[in-house]
Amino acid sequence: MKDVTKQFGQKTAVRDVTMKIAKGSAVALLGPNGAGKTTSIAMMLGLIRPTRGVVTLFGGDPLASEQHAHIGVMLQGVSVPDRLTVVETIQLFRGFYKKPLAIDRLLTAAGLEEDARVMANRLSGGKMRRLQFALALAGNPEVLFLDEPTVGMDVTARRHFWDELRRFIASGKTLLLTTHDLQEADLVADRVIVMNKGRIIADAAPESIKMQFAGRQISFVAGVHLDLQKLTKLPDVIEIKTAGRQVTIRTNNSDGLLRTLIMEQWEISDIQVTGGGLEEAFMRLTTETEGTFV
Ligand SMILES: Nc1ncnc2c1ncn2[C@@H]1O[C@H](COP(=O)(O)OP(=O)(O)OP(=O)(O)O)[C@@H](O)[C@H]1O
Repeated sequence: MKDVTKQFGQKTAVRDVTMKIAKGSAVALLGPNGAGKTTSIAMMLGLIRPTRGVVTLFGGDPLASEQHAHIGVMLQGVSVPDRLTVVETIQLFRGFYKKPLAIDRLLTAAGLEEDARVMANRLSGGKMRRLQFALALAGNPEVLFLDEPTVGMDVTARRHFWDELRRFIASGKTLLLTTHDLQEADLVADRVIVMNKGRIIADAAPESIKMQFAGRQISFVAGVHLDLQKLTKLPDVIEIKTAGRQVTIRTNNSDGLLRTLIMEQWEISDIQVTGGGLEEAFMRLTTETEGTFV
């Protein structure tokens, strides 16, 4: 996408967005509701046209049908054809492609082996999502576009789904997904793009986003005489949270702060140092920061 803006009447859904997704990368497109993620994907697929700017897919027009043989797509709110079983639906989609994946492989990828003969439109929400994943994989695509794929899936189905996705990425293929499951996004993505109000506000490896925005946490149990006011004044302390005697400090210099706490013989025990997660970084980025990190 190059300098892409999309307006729906007065509403600007995507504002001056530029991003290039390289072959073999696994990108998580994150952002709060209404950030412009689905609109961006729809433009990448040629389903809607940008108001301004240029979108290309495999270097060409996203609408060109030859591009579609190499992509798999899972969108939100899409239904499947009526009066077909799960296996018939998958067969139908396999028929659209020159070199489809084997039916058994697709049933396994979706974890729907036992539901093969069930009518597709009777599936539960989570299983319907799994069927749509099988349909996205049917043509053995080079690129997968998945818009909130795990909505409705239970814990086991999610785990199976992320395992399948990791296998897909490990084979050198390209993934672009949107999700609100930040823990999992962190595990599969090698690049995270965060959108807010139609703009890209961060674009980096998950590690560097976490480092920059989540920082680190030192937590410990405070002794009865520990002076919290004095603790707030120590260098490198960004924020302190307490729950009873349990204290958690957010810091960008955990080594330095830990050294200070020990050298100055602060009354603390059960010390733990942890890295902040993507969720914390995401919250900070989308609610607190005005600037961008690209
Ligand atoms: N067809 C449309 N007509 C008018 N406004 C639209 C249309 N499609 C999207 N919008 C608006 O554009 C903005 C971006 O929507 P979009 O669906 O891209 O967000 P999103 O990041 O995918 O959100 P979510 O996480 O809720 O799926 C929202 O304010 C939405 O209401």
